Amino acid sequence: MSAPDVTVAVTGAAGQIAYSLLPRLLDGTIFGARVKVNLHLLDVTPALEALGGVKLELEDLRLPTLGRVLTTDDQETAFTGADVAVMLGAFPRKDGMERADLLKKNCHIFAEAGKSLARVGKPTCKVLVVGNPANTNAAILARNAAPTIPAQNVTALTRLDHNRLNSQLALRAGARLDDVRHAVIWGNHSSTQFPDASRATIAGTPVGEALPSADDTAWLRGDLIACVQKRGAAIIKARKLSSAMSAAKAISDHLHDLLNGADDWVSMGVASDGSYGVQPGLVYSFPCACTGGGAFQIVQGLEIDDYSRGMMKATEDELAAELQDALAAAAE
Ligand SMILES: NC(=O)c1ccc[n+]([C@@H]2O[C@H](COP(=O)([O-])OP(=O)(O)OC[C@H]3O[C@@H](n4cnc5c(N)ncnc54)[C@H](O)[C@@H]3O)[C@@H](O)[C@H]2O)c1
Ligand SMILES: O=C(O)CC[C@H](O)C(=O)O
Repeated sequence: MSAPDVTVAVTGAAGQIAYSLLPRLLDGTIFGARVKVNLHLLDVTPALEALGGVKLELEDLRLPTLGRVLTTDDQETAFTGADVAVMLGAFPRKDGMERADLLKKNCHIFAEAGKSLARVGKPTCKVLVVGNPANTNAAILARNAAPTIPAQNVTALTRLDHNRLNSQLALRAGARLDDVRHAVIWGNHSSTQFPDASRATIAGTPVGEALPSADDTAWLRGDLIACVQKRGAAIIKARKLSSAMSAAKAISDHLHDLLNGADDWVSMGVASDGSYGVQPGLVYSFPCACTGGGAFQIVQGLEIDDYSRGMMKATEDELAAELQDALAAAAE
């Protein structure tokens, strides 16, 4: 019996993240080695020639998982029949650009995408927003995609921040990455995010015992947080381009865990249901338990000390302000 196929829409498919992501969508890790992946690749009209070249390369990969490849500049064509939509299509921040400039430029794209999904999307479609500002773009998309697409089907990528935090902890402890658990990101995919290692364990040992020196304690609340918060900016400064290889890996991890389940908490930007006092309507990164098939729960019952409460509130306040600005800009 042949395995069912899956259809994945990728917007901004001629861009740099897509170039690293597309082979990952076909390597069997996310959808299974025997599942054919149909690709609906969307980009703006001037990028269609380059997108045609991407299609040629996809064929040249000679991967048995490659199904039908459609290239288009029409959103509704791209979203029709999609089981998963990966929203990369947006302008990335360049060195010297503020996030506010990005918000004004990109929020219309996500409002329009939401409207298209509301018209032609499958109600089961899982939408992952990557284009920045990712959380707020996801909130705008979700508002416009309702009621066809339920808000819990729309997530924003904070897995790159999660991976950055976990990698830094493993490097500091000289541990294997698989041994680091329960380190998570709260809030916005921005420099106000709260990379929280307070509940992390390393090979089953609480992080405070695994990293016991006074230097380590200072690092956990100081340089570690700053490093993860500012990592995206550091990459833009060095590459003059925003992260792409690591973003594609994080997208692959996010989709894998959302669709197949995960044995550790993962960080995802999800519609707040008021958990931990976070304002509903915001897309906020929480520790999430993924159980497969797109289902997840926000991890409940974690004790929040005063320091953490302050960090969580600061990033919530930024998200609330961003959403107001985006709603105002989208209405212009
Ligand atoms: N959330 C994260 O962790 C994270 C990490 C890295 C990058 N990003 C963001 O992802 C986005 C994509 O990054 P990139 O490096 O691939 O950028 P890129 O400029 O290389 O590619 C973006 C592509 O989107 C296309 N595009 C622009 N407007 C579009 C529209 N309306 N519809 C369809 N396509 C459109 C462009 O033509 C381009 O091909 C950026 O916003 C970037 O800031 C997010
Ligand atoms: O624009 C930014 O500040 C971040 C770019 C990208 O989202 C990243 O985290 O690497």
